[in-house]
Amino acid sequence: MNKVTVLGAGSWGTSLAIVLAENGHDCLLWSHREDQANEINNQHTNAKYLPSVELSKVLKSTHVLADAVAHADVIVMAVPTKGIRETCQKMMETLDRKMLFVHVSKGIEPDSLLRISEIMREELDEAFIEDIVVLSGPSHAEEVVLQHPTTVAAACENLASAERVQDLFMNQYFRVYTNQDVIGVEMGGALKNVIALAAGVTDGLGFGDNAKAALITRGLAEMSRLGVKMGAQPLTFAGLTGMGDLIVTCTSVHSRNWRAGNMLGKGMTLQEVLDQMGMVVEGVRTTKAAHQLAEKYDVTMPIASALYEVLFDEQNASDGVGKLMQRMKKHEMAGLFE
Ligand SMILES: NC(=O)C1=CN([C@@H]2O[C@H](COP(=O)(O)OP(=O)(O)OC[C@H]3O[C@@H](n4cnc5c(N)ncnc54)[C@H](O)[C@@H]3O)[C@@H](O)[C@H]2O)C=CC1
Ligand SMILES: O=C(CO)COP(=O)(O)O
Repeated sequence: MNKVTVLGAGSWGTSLAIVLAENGHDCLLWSHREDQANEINNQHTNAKYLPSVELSKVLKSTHVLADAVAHADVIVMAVPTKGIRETCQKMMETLDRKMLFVHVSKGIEPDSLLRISEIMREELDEAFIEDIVVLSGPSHAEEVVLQHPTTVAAACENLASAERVQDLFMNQYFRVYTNQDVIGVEMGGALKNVIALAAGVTDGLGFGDNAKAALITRGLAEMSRLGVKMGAQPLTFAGLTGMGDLIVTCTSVHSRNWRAGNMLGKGMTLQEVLDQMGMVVEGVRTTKAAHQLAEKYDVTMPIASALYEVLFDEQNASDGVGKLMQRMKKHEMAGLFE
């Protein structure tokens, strides 16, 4: 039995805390909102993030970060990318020993262009980091709480740490593979949200499955192109955290990124969409980061660029698709890894 704290009581943090608690670990879920921690402890619900789900009664929650940190040998970071830096800074006020950190967030910080593990290493004192492991893959919270079969990868350069996380989470419905390509796993998880937003847009515009298959396939090409330039292994993008997550996020009604894109395609403004969602849509900020990364690494990312213009430059979505279709002629495999 391990003592694990999950930071972030959104849909994913809550689902993973249940997996850990039901695996027999002493698991505590931290919410930055007292009312939410009380709801989880007393009503055994988290109605805003997992509506109609009755949470396991073994799940305990606190809103006191110092208590959450003091409880743990392992800390799972499940706050949205935007909150990672701030949460690490707050944690530094109470950390007093080495911990194994796991992060499950899927984004890239605009401007700094850092991956989540890099942000964490910037904010947390090295003396307190045993290791940082990324847990990622095709895994909608809504299905994990129903114990539907789900597969993910735990990635760390140090295989022993990845295996430790594999052992923590693995059970009969949650299968965890190990991987040592941290850059590939983090980039796949972040960039698939950009492509899923675009897939939602084409669905919202009323285009069909041909368009979606094109986005998934050509999306994977540009994700891999950037990832490899940044040091990732190309084959990682063919795995669970690349193609796997791309498929689930572009095709599932559970995906907030796909749903947000769908509303944009139907004509809503970005602000209207975000107001209506009420949950994190990571692909919006990551589109900005991808746009900046494409320039920095001199990599062609047509889908990310077209989406950037729709999100931030008032480009009409339909015209954006038209521009993508009218790009100059190409060989399919040309510049796959520039
Ligand atoms: N929901 C899912 O099925 C999956 C989500 N993820 C990733 O997990 C991360 C978290 O996503 P969700 O749980 O889905 O988000 P969510 O929108 O369901 O919940 C976010 C939670 O974080 C809290 N929060 C927001 N800002 C915060 C801050 N600055 N400090 C502390 N807490 C803060 C919110 O109050 C809320 O409890 C994202 O990066 C997402 O891409 C990964 C795999 C699956
Ligand atoms: O990452 C996810 C599934 O693997 C969740 O995707 P959304 O954030 O689009 O809901």
